[in-house]
Parts: sequence; structure tokens; C-alpha cells
Amino acid sequence: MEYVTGRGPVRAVEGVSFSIAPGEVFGLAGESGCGKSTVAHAIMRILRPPAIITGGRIAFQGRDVLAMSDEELERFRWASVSMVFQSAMNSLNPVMTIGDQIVDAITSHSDLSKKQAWERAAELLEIVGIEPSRLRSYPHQLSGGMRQRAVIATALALNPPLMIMDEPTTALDVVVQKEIMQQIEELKDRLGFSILFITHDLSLLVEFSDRIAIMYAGEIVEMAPARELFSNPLHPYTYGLMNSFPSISGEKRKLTGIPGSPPDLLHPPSGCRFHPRCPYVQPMFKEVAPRLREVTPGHFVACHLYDGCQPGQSQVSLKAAVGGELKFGEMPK
Ligand SMILES: Nc1ncnc2c1ncn2[C@@H]1O[C@H](COP(=O)(O)OP(=O)(O)OP(=O)(O)O)[C@@H](O)[C@H]1O
Repeated sequence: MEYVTGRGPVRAVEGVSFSIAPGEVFGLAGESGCGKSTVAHAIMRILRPPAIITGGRIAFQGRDVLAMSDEELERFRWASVSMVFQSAMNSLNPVMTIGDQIVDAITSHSDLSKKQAWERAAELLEIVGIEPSRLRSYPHQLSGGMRQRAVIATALALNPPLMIMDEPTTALDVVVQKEIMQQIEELKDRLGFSILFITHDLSLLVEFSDRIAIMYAGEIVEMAPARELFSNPLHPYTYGLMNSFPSISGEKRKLTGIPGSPPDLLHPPSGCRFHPRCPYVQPMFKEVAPRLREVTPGHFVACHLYDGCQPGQSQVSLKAAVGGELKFGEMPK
């Protein structure tokens, strides 16, 4: 995916490939500007100019999303995939009741009558833990957490098999954030949908995802089951990212950031895009781009430090790959 700008094309997402299984929570993380939202918008086909999809494939249950007509996309968007944005709770119409807004969304994307839609709206509010009487409330009469729950209820309206959540709780305080995530998890288990969960908050991601992909400068640099990624990050970038967040177990440790900043995607670095910030860089890394490959079962990494690894090895670690000395501080035990 590219953004066509006056200064040239911004190659926002390149060679990113992943699949999400039914019922799975797939997490996508990375610093601001690495392309997470662009991926989400592309899947929903809501990218607007100057964004263009220059190549690749998006398949949903075997259907080619890029080949869908406008009419097919209308149905696809709510019935197959729905999306909850960070700012969604602030985009509710202030002069319409919550009920009117949910009913509007339901009737414009399904064949339900208005009466059926009101019944469904009440059911949906109940599902997300809001009293159905709140259907008559206006957005300003609800707390931020309740408004975001109402948005989630709307996204669930047509029972879509996939929900994309782009920073769904970032604007909320930590306690409400956790409550909402736990509720989403329960709903997912009950209703069986999959989630593409996008956030820069790694501790939240590790807690709620089954698998995680880490993006850097428009590419996936590492992908693994959540616990595995947390306990054994292989890419120096993932390792650095883990060290820039407080631990989910709450233990005290020194946090160290990753020196430097992500590159300008108008002119991405040659070779490995992380090389200007990598403490283990070698001359060859500046020239040759590493490929994402599976080094232990289910654990993929795009980093030259693992070039010598045989596919499917049973044990691989960053510490071993760099000969014992780890930069960016120590990981939690
Ligand atoms: N309209 C646009 N025109 C030009 N470049 C853009 C445009 N929108 C996004 N970009 C660039 O595309 C890249 C990816 O942006 P994207 O918003 O997908 O990243 P992100 O990881 O979701 O960031 P954030 O967490 O801040 O939302 C960034 O480098 C950004 O500067």
C-alpha cells in the first residue's frame, strides 16, 4: 500500500502477510507510523486517496476482497468485517440517541425492520453490559467507557466473523480499558468471532492476543504466539519494544527506549529497514533485506542474525544469536 504524495510515494505497507483463524485474536503492534492502521483500512477497503493498493491479495473466507464491487463491499463491511476505532466513541452523533444510532446502523446494513432493529439494539447493549434503557440516552449522558461499549455493540450488530479493533481502548483509563478488553474476550468466546487487534500497547496485546505480529517501517519483522513472543523476542526491534513498556506482571525494572526514530517511508533505509537503529548491525545488513522466515515452529523473524538457523530448530534466542550480550536493557525474568 502506498500514499501518493507530492514528494513521491510513501510505501506504507510492503510484503505484509498473515492470516487469522476463526476465533483467533491476532495482534498487530509497532511504533506510530509503522503501517498498522493502513493494513486495517486496506482489509476493510476503506483506504481513500492518496492511498493506493499497488499489489497483493486480501482474502476473506476464500473471497477476493480486492475484486469486490461497491455493492458487495457494502455488505462485506458490516456483515463480514466490522471495525472499532479509537476515536469511535467521539464520533457518535451528539444529537441522536444511542438507540437511534445503533438502529440506523442495523437497518442500513441488513433487512431487519425498524422494530426488529430496536429489539436487536436492546439485546446488543445488554451483551456489552449496558442497561437497554440507555437506548434513549444521548452520547453525552454516557461515560467514555459506556460510549465505547455502545460502539462495540454496533460493530457486533450483524454478528460479523471478524472484528478489527484499532486502538479500541486507548482513550480510556487503564481500569476501564481492562474491563472492556475482558468483556470483548468473553464475547469472542461466546459468539466465536475473530479479532484483528491493533495497538501500540504491548502489555495489553500480549494479554489478549493468541498470536502477534510486530511491524516496523511498513513490514512485519516478527510473528509468533503471544506468550512465545513475550518470553523470547528474537528481533532486536521486538526486544527493544518489550523493554520500552512496563511489564504485565507489574514487577519493577528499568525501561529503556530504542534510540533513534522510525525512518521516513518516502526514503526507507536500504537492506534491513531497522539497520540504522540496530545495535547488532553489520555491513551486509545495510545492503540485503532479510526475509521473514520460520526459525522455530510458529515463530517467524526477519533478521539476518538468524541467517544461520535451520528452519524448525527447537531453540533459538536473541542472546545466543548475538553471542550473549543484550542491548536495550534486560528482559523481565
Ligand atoms: N494520507 C497520507 N499521506 C501520506 N502518508 C501517509 C498518509 N497516511 C499515512 N501515511 C504514512 O503511512 C505510514 C503508515 O501510517 P499508519 O497510520 O498506517 O501507521 P500506524 O502504525 O497505524 O500509526 P499510528 O499508530 O500513529 O496510527 C506512516 O509513515 C504515515 O506517515
